[in-house]
Amino acid sequence: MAAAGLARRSARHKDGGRGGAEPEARGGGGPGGGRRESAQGGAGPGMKLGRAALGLLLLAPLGVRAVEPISLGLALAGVLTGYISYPRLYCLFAECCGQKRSLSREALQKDLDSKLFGQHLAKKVILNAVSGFISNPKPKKPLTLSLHGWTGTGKNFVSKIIAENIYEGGLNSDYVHLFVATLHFPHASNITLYKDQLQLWIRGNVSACARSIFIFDEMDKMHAGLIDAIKPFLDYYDHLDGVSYQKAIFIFLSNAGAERITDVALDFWRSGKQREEIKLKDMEHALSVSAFNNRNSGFWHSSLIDRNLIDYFVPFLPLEYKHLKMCIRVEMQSRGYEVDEDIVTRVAEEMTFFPKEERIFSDKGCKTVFTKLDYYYD
Ligand SMILES: Nc1ncnc2c1ncn2[C@@H]1O[C@H](COP(=O)(O)OP(=O)(O)OP(=O)(O)O)[C@@H](O)[C@H]1O
Repeated sequence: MAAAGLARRSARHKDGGRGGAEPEARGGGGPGGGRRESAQGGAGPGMKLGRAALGLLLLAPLGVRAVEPISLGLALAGVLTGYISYPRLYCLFAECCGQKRSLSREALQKDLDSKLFGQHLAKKVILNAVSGFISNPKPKKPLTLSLHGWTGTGKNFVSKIIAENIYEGGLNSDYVHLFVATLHFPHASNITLYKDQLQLWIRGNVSACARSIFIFDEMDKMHAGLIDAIKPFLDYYDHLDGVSYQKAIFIFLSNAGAERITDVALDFWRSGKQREEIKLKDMEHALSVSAFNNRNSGFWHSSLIDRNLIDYFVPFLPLEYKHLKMCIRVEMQSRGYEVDEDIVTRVAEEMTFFPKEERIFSDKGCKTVFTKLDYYYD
């Protein structure tokens, strides 16, 4: 995953397993970090091109990423044999900007169907939005998705699935950038600085790779107004200072609106309807309104919302007991164990549920089921 903030690899995704900030940046600091370079010509702050050899950039096809010595050797060998002029061949050896393999709607659908539980709305919206956007050669604006829902319901997980379906490196790709509000933008007093740095970071990385992905986690902890700094990049401009942002993807993750989503899910449950009957229209508008009006949403009075620059508000429903069991089974299998239904039930029953009387939804989603499983397998 590309880095943001103080560190090159600072914001390991929750599923990436690593965490913490390292005071290092490739070619300079990102938001919250030090050195800035001109975004023009592809050298943005902390940009992944920082270590790239200029010569190779001139020789290689568009969007070649930072190179290690071995890739450089291969590339030069390629030049000598005349093959390097074929981008596809080059991209066999190094991750390239744009998708390594073209995104397959079927593969994305398969991933969502097999891995993401209890989120029929999110699945549908994300599948159509992402595959439609990627297959459009001339999008008019970048794709912006705002994912909302209770903790542990799969928002980060889905970002990971999207990233993996576009870049082989997934969240570790040099073209995928994760910002975590409390890590990268901790101090309200630095908001002006953060705005500048955020703009530079995005401009620099999009100059280097138009198909860059930016994920903003903990939007509800983002200082009000900060996100508006990126408004021009999300708008319908062909170019801004010579850079086109139209192929980029922006994903915002937030717990804001979770109560509203839960209320709808609860109403359906109480009236004996299937949750799969919940329609996007039952909540999409309410979500955008609640994000706009909630001081702690990161989108409070945001021009991103009142200018309609968020393409989709995607609700993540609270997870039920049966979904927890599905998460536990998958985890057991991924650890190489036979699924033991007795343990599955015991772990699921250790979780806490709300509302108090009915105990329908897990208050931590599928989060923590994994650590609870450790208790049974040491
Ligand atoms: N709907 C789901 N289907 C399958 N697995 C899930 C689902 N929701 C969560 N998980 C599992 O739980 C882990 C934690 O979920 P995730 O980090 O995506 O939650 P989140 O919605 O981003 O939470 P938060 O709002 O606290 O950041 C995931 O990595 C995944 O393994």
